Order: sequence, then structure tokens, then C-alpha cells
Amino acid sequence: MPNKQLARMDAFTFPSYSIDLSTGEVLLDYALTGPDGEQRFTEVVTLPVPAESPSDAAVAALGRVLELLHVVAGVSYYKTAAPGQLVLPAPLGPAAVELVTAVYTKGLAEYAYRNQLPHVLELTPRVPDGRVKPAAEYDNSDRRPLSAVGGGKDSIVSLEALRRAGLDPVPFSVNPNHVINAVNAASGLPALAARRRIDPVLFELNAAGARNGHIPVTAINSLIAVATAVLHGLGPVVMSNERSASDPNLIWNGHEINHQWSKGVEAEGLLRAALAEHAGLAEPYFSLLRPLSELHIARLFAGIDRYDDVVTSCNAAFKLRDASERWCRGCPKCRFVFLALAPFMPRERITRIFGGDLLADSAQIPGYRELLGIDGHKPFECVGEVEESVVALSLLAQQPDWRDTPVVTALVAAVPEQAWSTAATSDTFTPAAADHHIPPTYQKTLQTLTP
Ligand SMILES: CC(=O)N[C@H]1[C@@H](OP(=O)(O)OP(=O)(O)OC[C@H]2O[C@@H](n3ccc(=O)[nH]c3=O)[C@H](O)[C@@H]2O)O[C@H](CO)[C@@H](O)[C@@H]1O[C@H](C)C(=O)N[C@@H](C)C(=O)N[C@@H](CCC(=O)O)C(=O)O
Ligand SMILES: Nc1ncnc2c1ncn2[C@@H]1O[C@H](COP(=O)(O)OP(=O)(O)OP(=O)(O)O)[C@@H](O)[C@H]1O
Repeated sequence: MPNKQLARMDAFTFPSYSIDLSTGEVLLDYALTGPDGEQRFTEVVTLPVPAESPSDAAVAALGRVLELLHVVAGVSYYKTAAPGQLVLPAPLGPAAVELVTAVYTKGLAEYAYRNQLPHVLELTPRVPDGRVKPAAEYDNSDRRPLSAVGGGKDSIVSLEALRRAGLDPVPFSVNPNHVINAVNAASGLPALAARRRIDPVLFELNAAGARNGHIPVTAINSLIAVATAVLHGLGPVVMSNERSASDPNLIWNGHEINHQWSKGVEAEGLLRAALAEHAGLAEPYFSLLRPLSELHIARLFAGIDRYDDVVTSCNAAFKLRDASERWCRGCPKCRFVFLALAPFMPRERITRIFGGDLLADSAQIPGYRELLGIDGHKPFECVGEVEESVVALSLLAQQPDWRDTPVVTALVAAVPEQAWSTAATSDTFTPAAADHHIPPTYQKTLQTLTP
């Protein structure tokens, strides 16, 4: 469909969804409609099929989770045209409507900002009239947790904490790539995987110049994880989203623009409330690392060495031509993770993990100036707060191994006095007491890791 027609689309709708329990295949249908006709899309999610048939109660709860997934996963297709009307397929309760509204506004905020589409930030879904039948309560809180694995240091820290606490976690990933497979293999734990196939029509539209941009992918992965946990009779989905994910990149037209919105604590609370209201799930989903800073997580990761040869936090790595390369060493995430780990690891170990020493390379200085808040705004990537970067730098400046490296020397000279004072009184290594959803039985889990 030519772009001019896409631009005239005035509504996004959700014609149907279905699941085949014998294959685990979920079909999610979407439509853009306008004066020139309609553009349909179908996304296919394939859940792993359990060895034993799920109970009726589990099937009922699963159906409700998939209703939420159907609506949330529509963002990928909505964004090709960004029409003014978002027409939901069925009545929803207030918590579910709040989740959906936030996913399409706050979750698409970076997209709206980059494409200069302020109306997206004000979208209000049209909810059909009627009452939703209340969900039957489904309490799976005491079952084995499903631990989402992305292949990076954060999910490794959670997986190891759960395992060492004796909670017998099941690793889980959506479309696991070679890095995730290698991390799972290193863990030695049998893992579950779901497949997600985006409609290829989307790629054709993108290639023809349709509107494109960042989407809240963690919200989609999270709902697929919850659906898998329910289908397999497992307990809560444990995510590894850190404190700084809630920190916006910038303010635009009075709205916070946060690349990581669906990893933040607000999204976590909305998802939990919608799952409780719409699917009756007592303890569906939480992030174990929410009280911690990225730097604190990096310190915990440094105490675990079984994943050194497989861990990858670089999002570009999956696109690198050489599959043996795990870190591109040229993106904000590589720079930040190197900076966060360096204070807690011998130089030789971190250089081996990354395949190079970023702090020895002066070409990295401009990128580090952004992370430290000296130039520009926090990059649109999964990186920690400016204050955490300054704290990491202050630790490196005291270490003989690092203090004379070209990058550390240049940055120490460039960081303003005010930033040093803020870093000196920082709470980087003090876990937040509030603003998390960790259930009591999981609260001591992280103490199994040192320090
Ligand atoms: C790997 C990556 O960073 N991808 C982003 C990139 O997409 P690209 O075109 O370079 O490649 P693909 O990822 O293969 O995607 C192809 C197109 O498909 C569409 N799409 C993809 C996934 C999806 O769930 N929905 C989609 O519509 C999209 O049109 C792609 O062009 O640029 C895209 C546009 O800015 C980004 O949307 C791609 O980001 C992926 C969705 C992704 O998984 N990114 C994570 C690495 C990521 O950014 N994670 C954030 C968490 C943010 C959150 O709130 O969840 C983080 O870790 O901070
Ligand atoms: N393919 C995936 N399948 C399931 N969960 C995922 C996937 N990718 C990421 N996640 C989860 O989403 C959350 C955010 O992902 P993110 O990439 O920030 O984490 P990570 O890979 O564990 O660590 P890092 O921040 O070091 O890269 C984490 O809880 C992670 O486990």
C-alpha cells in the first residue's frame, strides 16, 4: 500500500485473535482502515506446548492474558500510520484501559517525538460499551518462577539469584538468538522459548517508507512470558528491569520521553494491575532488580563468572556479521556497560569479555561525554542514569589499573564540579525501599549474591 494511503488511515482496529492449544499458535489480527480501504496484519506468536494439558482454570486465565497481548502487540502495526482513532475490540475494565492507553502513548513516546507526531501522546482508546465478566481468581504465586532471559548481565543476575535461593527458575525467552541460547546453556537449566513472527507486510511497508520507530517491546515480551507461565502451570514471571529504566531521556511538549518506558516501574505496575483485573492473576509479574541501580547490578554480575564467555548486553551484536562477536564496542550500551563493570573487574577480565578495552580508546570519549551528561541528552538506549556514570568514573579515578587510561583521564577533567558533588552523596548502592513490586518470598533472593 503506498504511503500516501497509509497516511490517510483514520482508525486502527483489532478484528480477532485465536489460539490453537494443540500447537500453541496464537494469531493476532489487526487492521488500519481509511477512505482508501484497509490494510490487514497478522502477527503469529507460538507458545511452547506443555507436556501435560493445562487445567480449565489455566486455559481461562490464558485466554484473558492473550486478550491483553492482542491489544498491546498492536503497537508495531499502529505505528506505520498513527491514525487518530484506536478502537478496542471489546469492553475492558479500568486497569486494562489504563495499561493500553499508556502503552500507545508513553510506550510510543520516543516514536512520537522522533516523527513529530504529538497527537500520539494524547491518544485515547475508544472502548466498546458493556461490562467485562470478572475473571476467576488464579493464584500461581507459589509455583516455580519463569525467569525472562535477554542474554545480558541483568537477566543473568536474576537467574543466578533465583537459582541460588533454591527457587528453581525456568529460563524463558522470546525468539532466542545465539547469545540467549549460549547463556541458557551456560546456566545448565532447561529453558522454554516462544516464537514471535511479525507480519512480513510490516517490513514491506517499512521498506516503502512507512512511519517507523521504537516500540515498547518489553510490554509485549512480558505478556508472552505471562501467557507461557500460565499455560505451563508456572509461577510469577521474573523480569530484570532496573531502577534507572524509569528515568526519562528528555521532556517534549510537557511529556516524558523514555526509550525504556515499558521496562520502568510505572509500566510494571500497570501490567500487574491489568493482569489482576482482567486475568485474575494473583502474582503475575515483577522485576527482581527494580530497587537496584545499573551500577549495583554490575557489581553483583562481577561476582558471577560462569557467563563471561557468553554474556552480551549490546543490542547491535545480533546484527554483527561475525556471530562470534558479542559486543560492537561502538554503541552507548557497550560504553555504559563497560564503564559500569570496570570498577569491579580486573582489566584483563573485562577486556576479554568485551574483546577490547574501551577506556584505552580515545575515540570513545565523545560517546562517554554524553553518558556523563557533559554533552547532549541521555542516549536513546538502555543505559543508566548520568549520576551512575559519574559514580563509576569516580571509582575508576581511584584505581591504579584505570586512572591513567586516556578515556578516564579526559573525562575526569571534563566532568563539572557539581556532578562530582552529586555523585559523592549518591545512593547508587542503596537499594530503594519502595517503588518495587517484589513479593515478600522473593525479597531476600538477591542476598544470595555477593557483595
Ligand atoms: C534490535 C533493535 O534494536 N531493533 C530496533 C531497530 O529495529 P531494526 O529495524 O534495526 O531491526 P529489527 O529489530 O529486526 O526490527 C525490524 C523492524 O520490525 C519492526 N518491529 C520490530 C520488533 C517489534 O517488536 N515491533 C516492530 O514493529 C520495526 O519496525 C523494525 O524496524 O529499530 C526499530 C525502530 O526504532 C526498533 O523498534 C527496534 O527495537 C526492537 C523492537 C527491539 O527489540 N529493541 C530492543 C533492543 C530495545 O530497544 N530494548 C529497550 C527496551 C525498551 C522497552 O521499553 O521495552 C532497551 O533495552 O532499552
Ligand atoms: N528475547 C527476550 N525474551 C524474553 N525476555 C527478554 C528478551 N530480551 C530481553 N528480555 C527481558 O526484558 C528485560 C529487559 O531486557 P534487557 O535487554 O534490558 O535485559 P538484559 O538482556 O537482561 O540485560 P542488559 O540490560 O544487560 O542487556 C529483562 O528482564 C530481560 O530479561
